[in-house]
Amino acid sequence: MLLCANHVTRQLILRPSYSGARAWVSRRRDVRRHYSESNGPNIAILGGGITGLSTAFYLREALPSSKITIYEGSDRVGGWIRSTAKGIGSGDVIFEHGPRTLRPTIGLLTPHLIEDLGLAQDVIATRRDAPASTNRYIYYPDHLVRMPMPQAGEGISQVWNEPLFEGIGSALTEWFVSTRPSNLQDESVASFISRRLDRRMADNMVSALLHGIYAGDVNQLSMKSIFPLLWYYEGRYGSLVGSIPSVWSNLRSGMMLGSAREYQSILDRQRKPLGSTLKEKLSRASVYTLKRGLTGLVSALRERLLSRGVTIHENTPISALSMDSATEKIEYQITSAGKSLPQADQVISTVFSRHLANICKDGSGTTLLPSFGETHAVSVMVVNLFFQESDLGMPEGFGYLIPQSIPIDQNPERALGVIFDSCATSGQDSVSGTKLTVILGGHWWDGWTEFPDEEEGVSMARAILSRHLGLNATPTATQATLQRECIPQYLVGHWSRMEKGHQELKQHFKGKLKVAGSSYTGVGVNDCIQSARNLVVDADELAWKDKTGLEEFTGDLRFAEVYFRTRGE
Ligand SMILES: C=Cc1c2[nH]c(c1C)Cc1[nH]c(c(CCC(=O)O)c1C)Cc1[nH]c(c(C)c1CCC(=O)O)Cc1[nH]c(c(C)c1C=C)C2
Repeated sequence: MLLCANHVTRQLILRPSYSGARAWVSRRRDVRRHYSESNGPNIAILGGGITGLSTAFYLREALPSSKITIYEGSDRVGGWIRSTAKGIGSGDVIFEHGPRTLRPTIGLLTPHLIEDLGLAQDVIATRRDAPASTNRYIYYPDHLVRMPMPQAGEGISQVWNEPLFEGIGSALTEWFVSTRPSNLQDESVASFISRRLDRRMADNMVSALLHGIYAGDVNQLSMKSIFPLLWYYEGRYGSLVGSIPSVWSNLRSGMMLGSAREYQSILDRQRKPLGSTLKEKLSRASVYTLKRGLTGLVSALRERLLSRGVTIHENTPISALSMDSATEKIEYQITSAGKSLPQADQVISTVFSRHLANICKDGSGTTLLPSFGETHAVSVMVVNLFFQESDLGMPEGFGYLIPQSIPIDQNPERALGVIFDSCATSGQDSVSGTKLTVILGGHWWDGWTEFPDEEEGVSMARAILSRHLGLNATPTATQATLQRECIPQYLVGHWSRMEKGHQELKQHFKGKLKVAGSSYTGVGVNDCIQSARNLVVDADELAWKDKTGLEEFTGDLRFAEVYFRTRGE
């Protein structure tokens, strides 16, 4: 996926010619408007996180006459995106309590959104050749190991000498490993890597990578949902190495398979190229953020929506949701008041899918959406620390990840990784010093009912920094935030559960209840924005009325042919 995404940014043409993507495009030709200009639908959006806000943003464009209301259960919008400024002396330092950077290569839509909201000037980009991009570390077994950068042609000697890379030689024999049985519908990432390559690679490198994205367990996360292209290649060519000739030949003709999910964002980008300010900033960037943190995106979205007539109700958790079978309108209730709200023609849920399952029940209290009731999400503690000293003797780089193979007695704090923020997002703070983030918990805390408090979180983080980096200085400012159930986990079987969820939504809500967000098609900020756009892309067409948002899970995996070079170039 990442490989595709890297090329997607350079692509010039996207040809929708692969399996479902082609079918989807031809369907779009049959455009019939189903809402008149004066009589727009009444649409309720559950959840005011980044998915809910961006859904409202794209809906407002697609259906200008619709009445859009966002219901957010907490006292603020933004979900787990939250940045705060800590005053230090005459300046301040930005602490991110959740996501902190965005990748321009994955989220093609996000830069456009940022530009549309007038935030281009606020973008701080980290260049691809900066130490924060080139120096990524994994802690194994008792020291930081820098990940070799293939494009620099380096790392061969390191690969032989570091225990972290044990098992990598299995790539040489992968071609001879028999392909998976035809009845195997999904398996864990660890099981796939062990079967095709070597268990040690799963426990070490891959588990670290998954900590950095899902804070999740390599033994439970789904190969089909997380690495769909590799899953597809094994099925199609019998082995990963066996797919190389085809991938190579595609690359030579300037094409590669990309995620069909990104299809709409690529079309949008072709229709309206980025302006020069942002294009220039992002052309050589590996990641970017905003001057005052990612909350800047949330605030700008909120302001824009309010100015365009979208109603936002904070402190308004929805406690029950059902469909009136006679009128096919959706009825919903607020927890606190227990009172009913106006009926909606369409409801778009962007809240955690298990929460949705809990509020959609029949008369006997049984959920109508059992497939969503099974979704698991991990909790993490994000500990921000700021040290006045600029040189604490730490390596320059993005930070490091801690693999699952580190025994728990060497990682009693159950840390997942450390981000060197002052290097990774340099230029954000108005005072000099060193800013770090330690992330604790994730799957290590599965089943826990009690978590460390803020003070304990900070001392655990300091213990890790002392043990791993020899850093014993006293921080000037700290903040620890427990983010409960913040990252949904796509566990083995996610694909088929989502397919069933699609059927359940159809059966009980006839498509009048739709879903988007991190519970379904990707846990990153970019994924959430993309899921919002994909959900509303055909909002003015007749077929939209019946769409659930989970259509991509029906049938086989879908990819699109992404052309990053025109023929003859
Ligand atoms: C705050 C903790 C988070 C952890 N994972 C995520 C968050 C918000 C979600 C996430 N992180 C990354 C991705 C991949 C694609 C993307 O959208 O950027 C997702 C969905 C990658 C990533 N991981 C870390 C950073 C700073 C980034 C972004 C950019 C980059 O790759 O340079 C660091 C990190 N995140 C987590 C841990 C434990 C960790 C440790 C170093 C969990």
